[in-house]
Amino acid sequence: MSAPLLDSLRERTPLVHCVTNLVATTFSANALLAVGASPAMVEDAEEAAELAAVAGALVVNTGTMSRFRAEGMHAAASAARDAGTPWLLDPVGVGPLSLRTHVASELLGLGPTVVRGNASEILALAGREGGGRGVDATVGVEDAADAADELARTHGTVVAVSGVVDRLTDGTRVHRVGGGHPLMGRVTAMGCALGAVTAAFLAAARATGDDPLTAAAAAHAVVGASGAAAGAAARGPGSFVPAWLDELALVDGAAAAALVDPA
Ligand SMILES: Nc1ncnc2c1ncn2[C@@H]1O[C@H](COP(=O)(O)OP(=O)(O)O)[C@@H](O)[C@H]1O
Ligand SMILES: Cc1ncsc1CCOP(=O)(O)O
Ligand SMILES: [Mg+2]
Repeated sequence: MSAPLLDSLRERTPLVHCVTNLVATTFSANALLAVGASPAMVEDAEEAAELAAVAGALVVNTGTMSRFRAEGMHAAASAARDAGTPWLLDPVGVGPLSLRTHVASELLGLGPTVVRGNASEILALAGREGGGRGVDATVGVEDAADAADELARTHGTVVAVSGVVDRLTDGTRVHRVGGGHPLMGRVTAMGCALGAVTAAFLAAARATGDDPLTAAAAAHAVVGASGAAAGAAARGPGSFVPAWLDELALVDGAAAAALVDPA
């Protein structure tokens, strides 16, 4: 499914509304442009509600939380829900920090199409001990498998857990996605960019009729394939970033789809 979805995305250049964090803003916008989408970073509550209603998809990311941003997140997610705009929750840093943990739990109640995070964040969102340290995971993807399945079933959402091998579930089916490169853990906002790209695939899937699990797996495969190619070419974290953006613009959807294991 990855080839037609990526083609559809590139043909349609979907508008992806991001309420994201201060660290990830430019990198997520560049990742969206590279993959073929059109980013808009809008966080004021009034504007966020307007945009989420008409965007192709929305991503809400809790990475730099504030009460002001929380208002924009609620407004955007509520408007997306009411308008039928697919939206993705990236619960960055949830667990060790209280305001964002509370806000993410409220956002979860607004019915995200996809929840995407690292293993510690997914464990914490499910109310379990996740052991997160700041925004980084301290446990592996498979440690969060039960929590991910439970979240997916309870909230009727797709849960994507990233790590060395990503694991995605809709509560019934499980897809694992390989590829990637260790350098992806050595640059900031890589997971945030993955969330933004996944939202772009959700927008594309509205046109192709693909389900959210298929769309999310295709996005993870495209990010994994471009990460592997960029990692092979880079000297370190600094040269990895531009190489990854280049690969994201060049990646072939059909080749990337081979990374998806629909176990
Ligand atoms: N050691 C690794 N090997 C391969 N891919 C990785 C590795 N670490 C991270 N990735 C990839 O980087 C992206 C971001 O994942 P991750 O680092 O878990 O997110 P976050 O930044 O939210 O913690 C995902 O596509 C994931 O597959
Ligand atoms: C370092 C940092 N601090 C607050 S948000 C952020 C970026 C986190 O990005 P990612 O979750 O993609 O690693
Ligand atoms: Mg993250």
